[in-house]
Amino acid sequence: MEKLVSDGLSRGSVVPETYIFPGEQRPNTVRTCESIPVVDLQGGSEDEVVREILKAGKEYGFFQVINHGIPEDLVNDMISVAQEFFEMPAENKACYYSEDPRKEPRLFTGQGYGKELSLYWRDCFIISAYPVAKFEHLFPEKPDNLKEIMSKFAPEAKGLAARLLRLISIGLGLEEDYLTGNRSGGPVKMVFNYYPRCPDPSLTLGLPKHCDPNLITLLLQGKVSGLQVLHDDRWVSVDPLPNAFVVNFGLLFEVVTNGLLKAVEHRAVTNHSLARTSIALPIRSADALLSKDNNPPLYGSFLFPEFFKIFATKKTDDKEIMMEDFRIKG
Ligand SMILES: O=C(O)CCC(=O)C(=O)O
Ligand SMILES: [Fe+2]
Repeated sequence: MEKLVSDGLSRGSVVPETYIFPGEQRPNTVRTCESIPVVDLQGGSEDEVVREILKAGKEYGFFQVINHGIPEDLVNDMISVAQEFFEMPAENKACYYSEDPRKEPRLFTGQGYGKELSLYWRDCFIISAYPVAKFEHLFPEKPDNLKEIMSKFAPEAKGLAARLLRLISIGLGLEEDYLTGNRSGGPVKMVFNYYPRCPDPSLTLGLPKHCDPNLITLLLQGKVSGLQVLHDDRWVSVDPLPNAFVVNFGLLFEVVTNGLLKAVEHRAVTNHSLARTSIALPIRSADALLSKDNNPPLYGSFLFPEFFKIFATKKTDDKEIMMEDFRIKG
């Protein structure tokens, strides 16, 4: 358990060698004069909201969604209790710690990819959360109210994901339930990320540059900034907004839309004075998906489990290399 960043390293005053990223990957300049688009779900007619989502998706691959209807107290409680989970004494978390990716729920840390294998300044807890009735027996008993808050939060978040997928389907000219139902209706996991305070954020990364393999990801990032999105070859910081979810398109969505809505690279930087907790909800697909435009197909057809198996073995942050096995070579 001393392996967890939250259980020791963050209390030290130097960054251990294994966590130092090579120079070219370290966080450097960030564009602060710009931010990713904000979509107000109550800010106009359905057509207007659909247009804004599609525009944000095409330009940035990311947007923040506000006025989504999930109560602010519930969202704040979810982040706070997730942070409390990581900040519990080691003995309360030990039963979840595992280095076996098949174990669930699972608490783990470090882990690197890329040739250099620098370790991430992040602890992570992954748990299936929805449908609640199927998984609640796995929800941690401690902190005391975690079970209750997760049980309320997971269906709300799943509902928001379904609402967004419906709007996106409309925007793409598909039937409105094209992306919901069987195509995204499987169980939903919650990924709790914890980035403890770091003695020198200029040397470390909580998460290095990556694309998500999902259809879409919903992310709560609490009040501490740290998420950065690659836009026009520069990193843009995603400023936390009260009661907002960050939404981004994953690699699977890029395939489904034949490259129209792109999976954009992002990363998480660390913070010198504050720990940061984020919660990701990867919305995946249980079904085969086919793109429906008139352009020549860029990708072959495949089932999600097949895609994810290959994705998980690719030790790279390079999107082109990651997708090469799925691309139709012309
Ligand atoms: O913590 C964050 O802001 C980013 C998390 C993320 O990118 C992920 O979980 O895939
Ligand atoms: Fe991500």
